[in-house]
Amino acid sequence: MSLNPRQIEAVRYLDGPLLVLAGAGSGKTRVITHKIAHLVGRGCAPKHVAAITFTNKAAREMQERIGAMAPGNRAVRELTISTFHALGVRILRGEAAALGLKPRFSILDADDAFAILAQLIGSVDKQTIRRAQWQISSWKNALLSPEEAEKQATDEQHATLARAYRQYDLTLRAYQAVDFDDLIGLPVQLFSEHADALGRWRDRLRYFLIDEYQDTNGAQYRLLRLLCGEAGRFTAVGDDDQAIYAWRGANVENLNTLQTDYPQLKVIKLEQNYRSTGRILQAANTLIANNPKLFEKRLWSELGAGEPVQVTAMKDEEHEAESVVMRIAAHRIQHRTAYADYAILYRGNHQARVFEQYLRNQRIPYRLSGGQSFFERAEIKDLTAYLRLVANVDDDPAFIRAVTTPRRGIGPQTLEALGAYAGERHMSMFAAVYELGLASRLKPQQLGPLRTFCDFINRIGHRAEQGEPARDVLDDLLSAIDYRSHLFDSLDTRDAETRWDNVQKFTAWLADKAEADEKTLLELTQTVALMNLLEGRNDESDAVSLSTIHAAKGLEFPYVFLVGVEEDILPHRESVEAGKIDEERRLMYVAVTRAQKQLFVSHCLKRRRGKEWQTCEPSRFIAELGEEAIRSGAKRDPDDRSDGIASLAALKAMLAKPGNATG
Ligand SMILES: Nc1ncnc2c1ncn2[C@@H]1O[C@H](COP(=O)(O)OP(=O)(O)OP(=O)(O)O)[C@@H](O)[C@H]1O
Ligand SMILES: [Mg+2]
Repeated sequence: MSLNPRQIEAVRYLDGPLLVLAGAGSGKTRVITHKIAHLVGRGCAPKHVAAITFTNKAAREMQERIGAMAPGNRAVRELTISTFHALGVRILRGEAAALGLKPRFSILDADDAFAILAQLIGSVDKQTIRRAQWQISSWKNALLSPEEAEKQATDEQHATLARAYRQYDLTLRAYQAVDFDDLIGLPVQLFSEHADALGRWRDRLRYFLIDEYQDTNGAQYRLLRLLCGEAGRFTAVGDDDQAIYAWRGANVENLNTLQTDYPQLKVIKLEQNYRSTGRILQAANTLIANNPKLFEKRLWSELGAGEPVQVTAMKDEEHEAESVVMRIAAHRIQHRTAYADYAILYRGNHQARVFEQYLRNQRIPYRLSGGQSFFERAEIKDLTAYLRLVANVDDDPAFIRAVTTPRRGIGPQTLEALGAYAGERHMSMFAAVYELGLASRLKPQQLGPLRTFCDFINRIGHRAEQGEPARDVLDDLLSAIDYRSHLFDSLDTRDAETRWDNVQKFTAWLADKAEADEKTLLELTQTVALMNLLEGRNDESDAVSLSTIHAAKGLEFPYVFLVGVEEDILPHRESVEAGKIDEERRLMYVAVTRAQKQLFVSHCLKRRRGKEWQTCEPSRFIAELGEEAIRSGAKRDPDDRSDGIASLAALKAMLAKPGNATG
């Protein structure tokens, strides 16, 4: 658990704000982990220390590592280690009243937000609604209120969007709900308007450590600045070459802002890379040298030159997937490694499917991240709609989903009448069900099932509130709505089985988590909403990682297969057209620097687009890796390589031998 002198300096420095600016694998995250331990070791109470990570998964890992560094220190559990969004939830829960929210507000995901906007804007194409959603999100990230957005509108289109923004926010408040952007924006608003609340939180969180600082956006920076105060009690670590979230409003300029806002800022640079062997590092350095530099950085490694980066041309996608999967299977046997030592990284989610197929064929366990998360699956969203509603009966989107899934004889006309009635009286649909006036609008056979449903939700809510074990409540909920039959009646057997299996995994996970965190089922609902952000479950089993490059940020793997490295994919065609090559190059840099021992790069010579075959060019970034670090199989027939990796046919023969079976 050693540190080099610069890292030690960064860990010990507490005289003012500190920025650690350094390339990939130089131990920035390690500085944060050690600094937390250092603060606690010097007598700072854990409850006063806050660390911000980019993903929930990174937060969990950091918590575990610190737990291992300070065994027996139970107070370590009082550390705040979370994403910006999770911190936002905590602040909002504590200060809800000041913002006119219930502590049990709902958190809407992007799909819910889309549905609300679609209703507000009316029947236009999806693209228009998506653009509106994106615009509103940008306004929120720039901390612009609907009124300000309206004032700044220069043309009619903008003014219309700004009005939609206002309507959207009003709708959210009526539902006692917030969206992901609000998790940052509302705390900023709160702290700007309520000095007492800010004082309380400044007193509670006295030192901040921020990982992946280059990807914070404007609103997150404001929140940080409010909480850290003029004195700047923080350590931020980041790498401008790894800024890959500009498309979500992140702003590398925040690195410069930091120096302007905090003239006393100390900057420490780290230069030794502890992750990758020499050739991988050389390729990464050569590549990123093509970008204009914000800050001068060098990286070197003591891990030896290692294997060359291998570049391979593949006939097509199928061939690429088969070849990569076979190579992993054979490599694992030859080197006695674990599946978890391998990662397959790609630019876009849609690229995962064919790799999944071949991994399944070979019965190789894999873990998918960055794609549709577990929590975005329909069956999980059905169940969470119930939980959201139980926690907050004013959550109309959850009400609509739950009341119609499974079908219980409540039709669209009934819901429309209910919605109109509730709208006129500015109340939630749930509350309206119990209004006497509603009886004149609905027939008894329409009203009956609504009342039955709401009574049922109330009963579940009551039991959850009494602190009944989450497992019992969930089991009873599922059997009461007969969700299993709903799945098997509406889907084919295989699909239904998978989904039912997911539901059971989810309820088991919830129940375990309720126990471990000593939280009630209702408190967990907000945690679940956050899990939608970026990632899936924490799955510890030995498995190959299939991941987008974005979702692999901050991680490392001994062997990395970077696939589909072609023009129009990486760099992405839209980015090329928009002149955003630099950000794509940083993405490539992030991908290359995930590899510890060996990097395999591949590109396809042709791809199927619809019914047609298209020829593909290798990405310009391959040439930018430099000749020296590369061994290229590109010119040879990919089936007939003599570069130490067996041909596909030989691989198959080897895997077919008894005792070498995968899985
Ligand atoms: N002083 C050190 N001695 C030995 N190993 C180290 C040292 N510092 C860091 N490492 C190891 O190097 C690897 C990379 O460290 P870390 O993940 O902290 O880098 P990073 O700068 O955060 O990378 P990234 O930019 O990709 O997030 C880790 O396996 C870490 O344990
Ligand atoms: Mg890191």
